Amino acid sequence: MPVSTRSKISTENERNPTMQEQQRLRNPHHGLKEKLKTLTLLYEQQKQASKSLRNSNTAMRERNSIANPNSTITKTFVLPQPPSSSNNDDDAKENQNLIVGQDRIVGFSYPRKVSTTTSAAAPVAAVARRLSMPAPVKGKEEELGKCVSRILVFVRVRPMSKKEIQLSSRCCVRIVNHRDVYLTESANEKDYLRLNRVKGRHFAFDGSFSDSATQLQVYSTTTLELVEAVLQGRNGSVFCYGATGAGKTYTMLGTVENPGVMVLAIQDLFSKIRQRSCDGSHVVHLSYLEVYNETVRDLLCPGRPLVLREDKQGIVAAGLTQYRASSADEVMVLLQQGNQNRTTEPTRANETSSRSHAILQVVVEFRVRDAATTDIVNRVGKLSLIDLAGSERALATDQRTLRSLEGANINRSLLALSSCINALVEGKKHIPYRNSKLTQLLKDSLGGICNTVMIANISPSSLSFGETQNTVHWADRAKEIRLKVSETNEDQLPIHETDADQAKLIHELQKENHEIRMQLAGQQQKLLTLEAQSLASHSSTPPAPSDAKLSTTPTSAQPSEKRRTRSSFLAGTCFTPETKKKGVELAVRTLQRTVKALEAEIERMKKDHVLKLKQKDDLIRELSQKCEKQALTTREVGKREVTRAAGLPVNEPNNVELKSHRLRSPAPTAKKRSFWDITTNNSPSVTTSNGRKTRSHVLSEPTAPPRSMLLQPGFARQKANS
Ligand SMILES: Nc1ncnc2c1ncn2[C@@H]1O[C@H](COP(=O)(O)OP(=O)(O)OP(=O)(O)O)[C@@H](O)[C@H]1O
Repeated sequence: MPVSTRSKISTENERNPTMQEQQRLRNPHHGLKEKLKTLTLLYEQQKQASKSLRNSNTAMRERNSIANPNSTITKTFVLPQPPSSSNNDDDAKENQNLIVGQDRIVGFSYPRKVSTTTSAAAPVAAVARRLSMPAPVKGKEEELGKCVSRILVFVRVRPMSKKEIQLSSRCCVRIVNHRDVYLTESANEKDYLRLNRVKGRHFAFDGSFSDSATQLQVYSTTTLELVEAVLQGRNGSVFCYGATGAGKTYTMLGTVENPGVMVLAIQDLFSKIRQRSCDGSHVVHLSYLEVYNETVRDLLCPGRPLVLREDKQGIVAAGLTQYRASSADEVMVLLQQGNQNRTTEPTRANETSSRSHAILQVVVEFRVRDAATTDIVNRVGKLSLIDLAGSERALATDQRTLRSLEGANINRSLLALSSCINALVEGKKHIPYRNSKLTQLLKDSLGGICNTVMIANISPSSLSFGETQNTVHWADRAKEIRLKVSETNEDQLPIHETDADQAKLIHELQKENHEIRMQLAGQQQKLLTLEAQSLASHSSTPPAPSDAKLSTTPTSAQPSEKRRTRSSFLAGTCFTPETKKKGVELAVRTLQRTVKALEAEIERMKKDHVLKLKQKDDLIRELSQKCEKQALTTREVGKREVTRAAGLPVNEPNNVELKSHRLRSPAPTAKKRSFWDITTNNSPSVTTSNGRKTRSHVLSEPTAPPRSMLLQPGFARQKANS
């Protein structure tokens, strides 16, 4: 408890007067020292007491705020401690209280109490949970049957740059509650007129990120749900807007150590696809373009400027290469390649300033079974990730250089963007999309059926206050843009349940995916088919199955006109260097296989031919031998007959031989008689020497068999049997 130091000292003196006297003589400051010591002790005690009191008060207030969440709606805000990297020079204003009206700061007061706002250290995940996809906005449109949503707008403050710190600039941005943004225009100390007229402004967004927010936090709060929606067949776009050097490219692309939204979205997309489809039914196509000085250029395949055209799918860049990507790594390579082709130049505000607007578009195409109709439907989701070039102030001293021309074009397109935002907010019928290439390309994201997220990047430095204020103003305006709720893009494919139909579908899908390869191989295959057919007709054999297959392939490769949807349109123009190479390899392999099959066929036919010729030769040889034998026998019989007629003795064994020969010979029928059969004349019967009656057989000379008969298939067998 507080004790009077004066009384303490006097009691001491009374108790020991001589000692006190002695001490005073020795050291005249002794009393003062003692007094100081006691005072310090007292001060420490008081400090401890007030600290414990403050703690208990805070705990009580927190309990109250949980019980009554509306208690946070207070008109007096105390700004939280500035971020570690922010400038500490403005300590005097650090505890300024902003008296807030409905949405804007209307004045200032100085604090007497300790802050009651939510701790700035609350996890960003809580914000992410709070921010779901835009709920449909009730209003006129809903009455008309149209469901509308709005653009989600986030603000991200980058840390102070070294240059800004060196120039001793102050921090003019405060983020509160991961949602509110306070801008304080700090007057120059020497500007005495404005010193007392320091203005402050308050804005509330769907989410705000301080300079300490990580890339992952930004991604998970802004884009994660869009990726999910794309995998359900919806369109989504994210674009970064802000002044030059405000951190747009850092947010979108990031660095190797801290990858940005584009990289994280691609990685997430592929990991989600992997989880969903084991059969690889998802097809991902990728395109990357830039708008530089009002010309559209392909970043993945640089060449001539592209022309924008409007068709059923919206605005498309004619001739833009659509690469098919099968993994996140493949996309990273393409992204890197595209960024190398992107126009960047050092400017006053940024060492690596992007001088163009870059749009990375990822199209995911897949087939799913509709839960309601059980039909298989084709769905397409499109994600556009846009890194805009930064607006910049043109100084009067600026020369008409390329940089200033670029700057003017950037500003013009951003101005066109703001006019579109204005027209959309005001609900005008005509939206001036055609004023610039950028707005034409953003038409889908701003006024179409799309889930759109805008990230406004700002610098905390008071040196960039004007740009920051401008960015935040447009971001605030963009919040009011109403969009149609993104529906799933799907084509109905009435496919039935049978396995055969499913197999047909798989086959059709494969055909669609390999259309370009088939086109490459088609011409050569046609030639080979013709060759094979001519060979087959020469050899007069029925066409081999391989030939039949060849002849049907080019027709089956023709895309079905009936099923030509957006998907097939994409498949027709998509290829990656990898797939292109694979396609050529496949075509070569197919050709080699075909040539091999043809060679084997020719070889087989040759062998057949040789075998047949050999068989014919054998047959002829055999026949001629038989004929000779027959002729010999006939001559013998003739001789014997003559001998018998002359009354000379006949050699019996010969008769026996003849008899046996006759018995062995098959009874020739009229029809089946062949040229080698013994010709039976209707000659009168002759009585043999043993008294038996027999017909006299006159064996005619054997004639050569006709060639056509020799070629008869059963000829050799019949002959052998006989
Ligand atoms: N959140 C951040 N954390 C750390 N560094 C950042 C952050 N944001 C931006 N930077 C740094 O600030 C500098 C400028 O950023 P960046 O190039 O992304 O600006 P920009 O808005 O894209 O500019 P421009 O429009 O001229 O291309 C870079 O060096 C970048 O690394």
